[in-house]
Amino acid sequence: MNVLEVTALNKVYPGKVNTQALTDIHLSIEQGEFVGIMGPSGSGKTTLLNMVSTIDQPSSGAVNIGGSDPYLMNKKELALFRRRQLGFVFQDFNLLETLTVAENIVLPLTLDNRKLAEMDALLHKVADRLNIKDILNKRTYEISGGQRQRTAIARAMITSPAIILADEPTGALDSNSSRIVMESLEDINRREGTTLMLVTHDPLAASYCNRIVFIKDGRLAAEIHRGDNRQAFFQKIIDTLSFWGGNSHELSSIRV
Ligand SMILES: Nc1ncnc2c1ncn2[C@@H]1O[C@H](COP(=O)(O)OP(=O)(O)OP(=O)(O)O)[C@@H](O)[C@H]1O
Repeated sequence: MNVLEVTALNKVYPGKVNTQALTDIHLSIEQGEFVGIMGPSGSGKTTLLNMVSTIDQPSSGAVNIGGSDPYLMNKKELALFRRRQLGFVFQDFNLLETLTVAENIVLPLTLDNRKLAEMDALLHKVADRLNIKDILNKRTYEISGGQRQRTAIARAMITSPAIILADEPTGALDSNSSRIVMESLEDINRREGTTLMLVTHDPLAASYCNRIVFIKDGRLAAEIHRGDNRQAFFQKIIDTLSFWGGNSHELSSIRV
C-alpha cells in the first residue's frame, strides 16, 4: 500500500523572474519504506518536503497521504491531519526548552486531549525504543544534541503517524551522534514499520535508507536501492552524487 503518492507535481515561486523549483514530480512511498531525497543545493529537496508536509502549496499536481489529499482540507481538518498523520523531525530539533524531555514527547497527545494513562504508556514505549528513558525528566538544554534529536524522533512517532518527514536530521550533529540517530531511525523503521522520508546532504546518513531518490534542477534524476550491504550502498550513493552533482568530493574518504 502506498502511504504517499505525489503525482505530476509542479512548483513555481513567483517573482520578477519566476523560479520553477519542481517539474513533473511523480513519487510513491510504500508503507514501511525508508526513503532518502538527495541532490545538489537548490535542486528542490526542501520544496518537495514542504509540499508533502503541507507547509506550502503545489502550483499544480496532487499529493495523497494515507488516502487523503491534504490540499482539499479546511484549516481545522488540516491541523488535525498534520498532528495525527505526519511526524516532523528538523535539523534544529524544534523542542520547547521550558518543557522536560517527557513533556516534549507527549505534546502532540496533550494537544489531542488523550488520557494520562494512555499518554504514559505510549511515552514509555517510545522512550524505550529510542533509549532515552533515563533522561525523561531533564530539560532539553541539559542533554546532548543526539539525545535532543532522539527526543524529537520520539515526539514524531508517538502518534503513530502515516509518515515521518525528516529534514537534515543529522545536520547539527557530530558524526558519532549522527550514527546513533540514524540507527534509531533505522530501528523504528525495521521494528515498528514506520514509514520515513528524509532529506539529507549526508551520504552516510542516506546509507541507512532503503531507497534514495535524487533530484536535479527540480526533476527526478535517479533512484537507487540499498540491498543488504550498507557499506556498498554508501559507495553507490557517493558514485551517484558525483555523477548527478552534490558534495560527494568532500566525503569520499569518510568511514562507514
Ligand atoms: N520561497 C522561495 N521563493 C522563491 N524561490 C525559492 C523559494 N524557496 C526556494 N526557492 C528556489 O527554489 C529552488 C529550490 O530550492 P530548495 O530550497 O527546494 O532546494 P534544496 O535542494 O532544498 O536546496 P538546499 O540543499 O540548499 O537546501 C532554488 O532555486 C531556490 O532558490
